[in-house]
Amino acid sequence: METDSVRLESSVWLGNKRHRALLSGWRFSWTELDKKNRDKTTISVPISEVLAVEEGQVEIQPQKKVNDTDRDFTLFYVKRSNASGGKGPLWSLGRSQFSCPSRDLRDQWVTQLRIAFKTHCPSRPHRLLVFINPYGGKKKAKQIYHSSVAPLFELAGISSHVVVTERANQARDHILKKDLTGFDGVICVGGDGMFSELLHGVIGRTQQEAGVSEHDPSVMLQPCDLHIGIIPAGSTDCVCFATVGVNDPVTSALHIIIGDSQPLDVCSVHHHSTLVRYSVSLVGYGFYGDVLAESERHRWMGPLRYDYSGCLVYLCNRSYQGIVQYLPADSQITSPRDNSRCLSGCKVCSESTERLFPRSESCSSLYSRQLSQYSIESEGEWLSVEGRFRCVSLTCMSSSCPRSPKGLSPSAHLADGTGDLILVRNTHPLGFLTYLHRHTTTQDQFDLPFVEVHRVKAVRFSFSPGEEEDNEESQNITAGSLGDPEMAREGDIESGRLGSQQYLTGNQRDQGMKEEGRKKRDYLCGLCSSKQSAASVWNCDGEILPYNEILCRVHGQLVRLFARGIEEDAGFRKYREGNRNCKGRCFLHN
Ligand SMILES: CCCCCCCCCCCCC/C=C/[C@@H](O)[C@H](COP(=O)(O)O)NC(=O)CCCCCCCCCCCCCCC
Ligand SMILES: Nc1ncnc2c1ncn2[C@@H]1O[C@H](COP(=O)(O)OP(=O)(O)O)[C@@H](O)[C@H]1O
Ligand SMILES: [Ca+2]
Repeated sequence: METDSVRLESSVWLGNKRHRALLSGWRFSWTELDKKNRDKTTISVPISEVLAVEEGQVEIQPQKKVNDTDRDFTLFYVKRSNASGGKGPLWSLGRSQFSCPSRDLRDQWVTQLRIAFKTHCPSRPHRLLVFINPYGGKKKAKQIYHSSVAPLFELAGISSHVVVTERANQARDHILKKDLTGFDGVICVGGDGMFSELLHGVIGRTQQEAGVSEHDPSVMLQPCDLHIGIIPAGSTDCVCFATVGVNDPVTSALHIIIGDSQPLDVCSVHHHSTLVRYSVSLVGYGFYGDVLAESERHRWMGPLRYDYSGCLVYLCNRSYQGIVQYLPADSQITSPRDNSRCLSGCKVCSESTERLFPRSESCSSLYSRQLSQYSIESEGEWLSVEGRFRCVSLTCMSSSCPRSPKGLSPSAHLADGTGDLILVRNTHPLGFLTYLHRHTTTQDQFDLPFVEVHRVKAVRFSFSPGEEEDNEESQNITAGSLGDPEMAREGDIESGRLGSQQYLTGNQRDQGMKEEGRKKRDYLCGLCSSKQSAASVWNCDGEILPYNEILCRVHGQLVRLFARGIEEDAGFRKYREGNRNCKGRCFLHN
């Protein structure tokens, strides 16, 4: 039972209206009173969502202004935006100015409120390491951070060390190598690619410190304590959208400030006995691999490059031969087609915590289990599917994003220790278009005869014997015809996807655009000509993998984000669904 240690009640004024303010049960509420002292409306804020209490009349936007009157105090808190009648996941900064009958009472309110949120919210971050990718998305990351996020951090008393990146993988290397003492979390201002850098840094560092080999697919990786925060400023912003419910910098900053914590499943991708990368959203072969490879040529378009490349690749009508093996998840309780949604406080995910990290197991036996001869083969029976596929996708979460608000697998869970494997077999172009289009409607994208979906713990992809050689070769042909021929080489794992030189200057861009126009026709023919012989490439959270034959394993709740999952009530859901034809952007803040 919670101790109700802090309690205070008094009458206060908000503007010219008299209220009764009450701090009790870790909530602060104020009730408007009418002339006969009867209660009118009440606003109640949980202490866990109070950001700061300041003396006087204080404003922080557009810039900080303090009018230090001695009977006033200003409360800053999380306010849920009321989108068309329903309360959705979009948050903003709430601010209320209270006038007390005396200075003494004002001081009591300020002291008691501060004590309340300090004692009740011990997991709030105090010091953060922030990485800004100035080139991500629409290239507005610096502006977003300085105008919308930094003032909130300052208000909440969070000190931040900011690094504006100058090259790809700088953030990852910083986390892997530099002293991180004193930091309560790492934050990226950018897209899924920047998040991926932080993910690799945090997981890699935790394993180094624990002496665990990341290369062995059967090893139990050490869960990471350092929290990751995402301020969305990228192109797809899938990880932010799927863990918060909206891609809005202020909402994300508020989740960081109040120290929300959302565990997340992570998939490790291996080639033979080598770790290739980690993924949280999409490991995709075929369509999504081709779209990514193609989109790299059009980076100058910004976020639109994916739609443009998606259309080009769709017109190529490709499919690819392969063998997909998978290890089904144990659970008979959940299924990718059970129509459930992983929302904030998800029961399936919290019950998984016990299964993934049994409390009865002592630390030493957990450690010896990590080092013992655990084998991925002994986890159950592998099933196999061979054929020609339009796409093969594995996702550890729904992968919802503004382009597809319900995502690749709408009923996937953020932290249940499983992933969803989606196999889309070769079909006629209209069938595949129907599949893609259903990502943007309420219709079930799995209810199509050429689509199957499985909840899995691991996946292996290979070619039929005799096909490997052709496909290793054709991988280069594919990458060559879709984008930079260098792209699919092994060394790229270390050098990263983007050298800064790959962001084009204005002149280069104009020249590029003219060239694009001239060559468009020939190019489309060239793009599609390797249709039957070529292999595709794997898209791993927006990175092209240098290998086609891979093994993926899901690690339950390996990292933690400053988020709480999607908060959605029925009103908001109705609003969202009513607007589903507006390409998903309509209910977003920005
Ligand atoms: C007809 C409408 C079709 C809409 C289909 C939407 C499916 C969207 C699923 C998105 C899954 C996203 C998984 C996340 C991936 C990101 O990690 C990753 C990196 O993001 P970053 O650049 O921000 O760092 N992003 C991606 O790899 C981008 C994948 C996006 C694929 C979108 C494809 C749009 C396709 C449009 C096809 C239209 C065909 C129309 C023909 C007439
Ligand atoms: N200063 C930089 N120069 C070039 N590339 C960078 C830089 N900082 C980060 N990157 C890389 O840019 C890629 C894309 O960044 P991201 O922020 O995800 O934007 P987007 O969503 O538009 O792809 C990431 O893979 C990241 O490694
Ligand atoms: Ca999952």
